[in-house]
Amino acid sequence: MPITPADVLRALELVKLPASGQALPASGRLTEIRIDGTKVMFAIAIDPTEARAMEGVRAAAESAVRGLPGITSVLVGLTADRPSGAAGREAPGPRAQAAAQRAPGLPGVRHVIAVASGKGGVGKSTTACNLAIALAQQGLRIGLLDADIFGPSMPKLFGLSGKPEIVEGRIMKPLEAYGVKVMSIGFLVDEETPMIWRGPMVMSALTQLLREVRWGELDVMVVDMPPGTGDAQLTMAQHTPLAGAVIVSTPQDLALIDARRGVAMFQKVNVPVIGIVENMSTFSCPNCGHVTHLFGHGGARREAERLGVPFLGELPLSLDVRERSDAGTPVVATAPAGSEAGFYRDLAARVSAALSGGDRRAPPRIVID
Ligand SMILES: Nc1ncnc2c1ncn2[C@@H]1O[C@H](COP(=O)(O)OP(=O)(O)OP(=O)(O)O)[C@@H](O)[C@H]1O
Repeated sequence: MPITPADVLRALELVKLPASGQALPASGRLTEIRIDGTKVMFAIAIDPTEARAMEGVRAAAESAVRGLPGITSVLVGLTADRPSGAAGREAPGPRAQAAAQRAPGLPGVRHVIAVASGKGGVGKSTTACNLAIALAQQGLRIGLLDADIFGPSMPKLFGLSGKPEIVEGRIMKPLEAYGVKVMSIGFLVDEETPMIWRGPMVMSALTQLLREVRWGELDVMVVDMPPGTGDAQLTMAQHTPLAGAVIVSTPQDLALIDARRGVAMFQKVNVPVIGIVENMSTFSCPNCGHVTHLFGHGGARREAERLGVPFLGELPLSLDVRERSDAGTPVVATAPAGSEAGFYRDLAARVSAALSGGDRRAPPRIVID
């Protein structure tokens, strides 16, 4: 018989909260329990200040559910993203609010940057992939976290498949291609399985991909954010220790309005905007070389000027970019002599210059005692 949420709740009766001794299901801290065949996922809502104390509860919940017959994988996250009806109905105190404002840094990782877009399909993931490789080509140690959990594209873009190796406990080893360490939810779930995420789950999945992976020492971690500027993206931007964000847009007016929202979102959570990239800006005919401005052109440059953020360059529509992206052979690595590869190298140079220009949001030092 398939496992139901009621079975999961029964198993969780044995897990008690350390302070009150209350059973976890009665505490009101559980988010919706999702069961997908033999996989179970849920999160436990916490106040950010309780993270360390509640780790034991998370681990106990996971092993209690793993003991249910027929269950092959259990993902339990701690989330400080208070869902309505879950933990902490009281207003958070000033200390909790301050802690929530500042995500803890990642030990060993110097800078974390986001590649984001106000809307889908503008080439954000393509940009993140080629930017990460171009940064690695500069001799930097680079990781790429595919946080676009609604539509993970890094396995395809990097031509990677297979499951990450578990190195100890829950800690996974990232896969590697073109000199970049890559982690994606796409490695963990079947491509055909539609994932339906609720707000708190998004954060717990991201937390796992960010913090339960043996990234090792990295100069830069590039995070491919989910497209858009909704609550999930805002929470992610807030809970990831970001040193800066690159916004990708196409030149159409609608995309630019969304890009403006993207800039505003990062500014709201005090993440510096490294700049805006215009993607698919013009079309150059591969036969005659004639350049067509399909969607108008230069809009992102003007928008960047208007918003007072740097403009990082423009990349035309290119058959080579599309074909190589689809084939898992990114253009910057496999066609380094082309103008597209040159564009990504320039972008990488501007990003590293922005990062070395000042540790404006250097991650706080973590002391583990
Ligand atoms: N400069 C370009 N020229 C031609 N095709 C491009 C270019 N940039 C991206 N593409 C193609 O556009 C499509 C969308 O790109 P991509 O997946 O990177 O967008 P995205 O913004 O990350 O989308 P989503 O957010 O929906 O995942 C892909 O097929 C990609 O190969």
